[in-house]
Amino acid sequence: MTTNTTTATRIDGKAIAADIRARVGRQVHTLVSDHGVTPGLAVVLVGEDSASQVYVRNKRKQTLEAGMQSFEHNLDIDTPQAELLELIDRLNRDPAVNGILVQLPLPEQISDAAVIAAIDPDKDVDGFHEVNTGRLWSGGNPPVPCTPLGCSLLLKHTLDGDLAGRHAVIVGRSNIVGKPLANLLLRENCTVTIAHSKTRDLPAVCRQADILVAAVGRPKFVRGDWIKPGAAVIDVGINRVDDGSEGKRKLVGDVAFDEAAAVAGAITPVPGGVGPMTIACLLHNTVHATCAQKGLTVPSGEG
Ligand SMILES: Nc1nc(=O)c2c([nH]1)NC[C@@H]1CN(c3ccc(C(=O)N[C@@H](CCC(=O)O)C(=O)O)cc3)C=[N+]21
Repeated sequence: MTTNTTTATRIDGKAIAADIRARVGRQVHTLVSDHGVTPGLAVVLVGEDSASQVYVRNKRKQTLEAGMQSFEHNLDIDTPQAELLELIDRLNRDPAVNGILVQLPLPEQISDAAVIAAIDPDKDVDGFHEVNTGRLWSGGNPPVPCTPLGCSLLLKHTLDGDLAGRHAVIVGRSNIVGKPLANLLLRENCTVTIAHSKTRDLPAVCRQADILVAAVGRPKFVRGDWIKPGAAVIDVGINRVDDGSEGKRKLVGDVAFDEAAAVAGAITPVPGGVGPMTIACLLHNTVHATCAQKGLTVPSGEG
């Protein structure tokens, strides 16, 4: 007898992200040919965190593939805050730069909040500036943080746009994922619960979820028996762990994938789930920011 207990559909974030990037590429093509505008994205990395460098490399490659300009600034780990703020000021005033992303977390001598506050909200393609979070929670249409935007697009794709009335449980309350995602799912008329490390009987809360999102940063934290049969599971975790063979490292999510896939209706893998969507949404946000800055309508990008 073969034992294949997997029932869940694998949500192919890699393929969905590739479709989004192709559309962005067509939008950029229209902006260049009809308006002489090439969107530019500046990425600032402070220090040499090796995991961060993988994202920065992927971002650069995909930015260029979409036909945009990529401006990279690699600063020394000891860079004083004032120097970073000066760079941001220059990028804010540079007309070739339409989007600015400062990779987080920053080294301890630099305040994340001070840096985010210094970015021109119109160029804030991460959607982290208070003006943009305020607009999001007031029902406006600002740039939305890329990872939660990617999660909501994966869910709409998986559930055929039919999110209304479903109970979404988000485990994690960060400004980067949990809080903005709660807003996006509320807009889709989900009933939203934000759970976290102090939640009582977290497994029981998770078992109520039609949509379960894990964004806690702890490898395989969410177990199979926390999942309601048939639920859609989105795994935001990107944890590098020992794979048991000679110090090699592999990527695992915040969900124990094999256990969860035996119960869930659909689930994102790690890698190949949320990660590629984050970058695709960054490129999407950069096109939208560019058009807003130039007073242009966003091209449809239909093929
Ligand atoms: N200001 C800021 N904005 C961010 O959006 C931001 C940040 N700082 N700091 C770091 C985190 C992390 N992040 C990822 C993006 C893509 C992948 C990604 O493409 N992952 C691939 C695999 C990559 C690999 O193999 O290492 C995947 O999951 O399939 C991962 C992680 C964006 N972040």
